[in-house]
This record gives sequence, structure tokens and C-alpha cells, in this order.
Amino acid sequence: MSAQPSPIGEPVLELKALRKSFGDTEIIRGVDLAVLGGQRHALIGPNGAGKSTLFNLISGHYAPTSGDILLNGAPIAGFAPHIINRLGLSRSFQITNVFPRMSVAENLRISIMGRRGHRLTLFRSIRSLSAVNDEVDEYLQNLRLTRRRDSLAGDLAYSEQRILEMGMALATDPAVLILDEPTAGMSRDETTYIVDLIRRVTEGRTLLVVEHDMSVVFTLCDHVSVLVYGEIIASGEPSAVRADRKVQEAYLGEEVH
Ligand SMILES: Nc1ncnc2c1ncn2[C@@H]1O[C@H](COP(=O)(O)OP(=O)(O)OP(=O)(O)O)[C@@H](O)[C@H]1O
Repeated sequence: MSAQPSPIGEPVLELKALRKSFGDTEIIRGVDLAVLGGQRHALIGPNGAGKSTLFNLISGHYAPTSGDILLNGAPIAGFAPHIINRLGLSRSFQITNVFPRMSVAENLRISIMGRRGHRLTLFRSIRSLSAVNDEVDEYLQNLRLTRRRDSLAGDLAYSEQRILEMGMALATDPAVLILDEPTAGMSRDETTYIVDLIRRVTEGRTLLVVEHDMSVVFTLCDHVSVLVYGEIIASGEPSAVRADRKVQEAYLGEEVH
């Protein structure tokens, strides 16, 4: 796939003193976070910690009360979601982004053509169209969806729709791919399958993943940040974070092993 490698080790996404209140209640209470190029960064935290709120701030669905969000060094806080998306941040695993009445191949083609700056027009050179078709085939193969090429996306199994949606997000060649609970609602076998697939197709990409399943976090990610009550209480390599007393206390009664 035509990955545009992120600058390895350089901050791609940065949150600085980020705060968000709803009415009088402050939900995000001064978050500083850097997602580096090539990093597979997990955001974990107990229920109600503010993970969804933080993702909604990053993707532009909420405007922060104060603080900064930088994408490749440029401020994006408060921008509309479609602008942030165009600037290189793609949020995946909301299958609502899939066009259910179009085929799997057509869904991928739309993302690929969008990235290449193609409009849906009749007048396309044969050469550029065949390059798009080759790329569609490559994605189908990598996503293991080749045999579903001509199926309507709406007819796919739930897990396949989520895989297609991730493929569509990847095909836009984002600077950061945000995965929202990629294994939610999946069986153990589906989870194993999808984690393996995500690892493979996102090789060299920069990921920010919210995930409840700790075995997924520890298999997929090389960096973990822990959000508790709107604050990051630990950030580092998975094994160090797992051993952190504060993290264990925050997860009292929940599974972190
Ligand atoms: N639009 C809103 N208005 C008011 N309060 C909100 C709003 N969105 C979220 N909250 C509150 O913010 C807190 C954090 O919610 P959020 O959904 O971000 O947590 P989370 O870490 O994603 O939780 P979970 O793991 O259960 O999904 C909760 O107490 C929630 O009730």
C-alpha cells in the first residue's frame, strides 16, 4: 500500500494543556500528550475517564475550552472534522463511514481517488484509472477482502465492514490513524484475526488507539497513555505502564494484566 511514512520519532500529534468543560464540569483537565511518527500509541482509562471526549476534541467534533492541538506542528483545535480529516487525521472504526449500497471495491476506490485528487468524472485518462484500480486490488488483497470485491458493503459481516472502513481510512494516507475500539463487539477469534490484520496493514503508520481489551493494547501498541478522571497519570512502554502503582490503583477491580 502506498504508505506515506511519518517522520519517525517526531511529534505528529500533540495535545498541550488541553481542557474541556461541559457546563461547570471539567472533563478533560489539562492533558499533554505527544504521538510520535511511527508510534502505535494506545489511550486507555477506566469508564468515564474522558477518552471519548478527548477523541472528539482531536477529531474536531468538540472544541476545547482551552489548550492546543497540533497536527504536524500546525494548530487544529476547534477546526471542523472534515478540515482536520483533510489535514491528515483519519478516525476509523465507525462503520457509518462505509457506503452500504456501493460495492466493497467502489468504497475503496472513492477513498483512493479522493487522496489522488480525482473527481468522479467520466473524463479520466486510462492510465490514471488503471493505477487506481491496481491500488484497489492491492487494498482488497491486504485487507483479505478480495472475494468480497463486488459485494455490497452493507451486506458484509460486521467485522468485515469495520475492516473495510479501516481500509478506507488508510487509503486516504493519513498522518495519524485513530482507531476507536477496533475490537468492540467482536468474538475472541475475530479479535485475534483483526489485531493481526491491523498490525500488518498499519506497518510504519502512526496510530492512536482507544481500546478496552488490554490484551489488544499490549499486542498492538508500543506506547500506552493512561487517562484517569481527565488527566494523563502515566505514559510509556506497555510493560512499565502496567507495572505502575498509580495505574494499578486506577484500575482496581478491573483487568490490567
Ligand atoms: N456532551 C457531554 N455533556 C456533558 N457531559 C459529558 C458529555 N460527554 C461526556 N460527558 C461526561 O464526561 C465524562 C467522560 O465521558 P467519556 O465518554 O469521554 O469517557 P470515556 O473514558 O470515553 O468512557 P467509556 O470508557 O465509558 O466510554 C462522563 O462523566 C460523561 O458523563
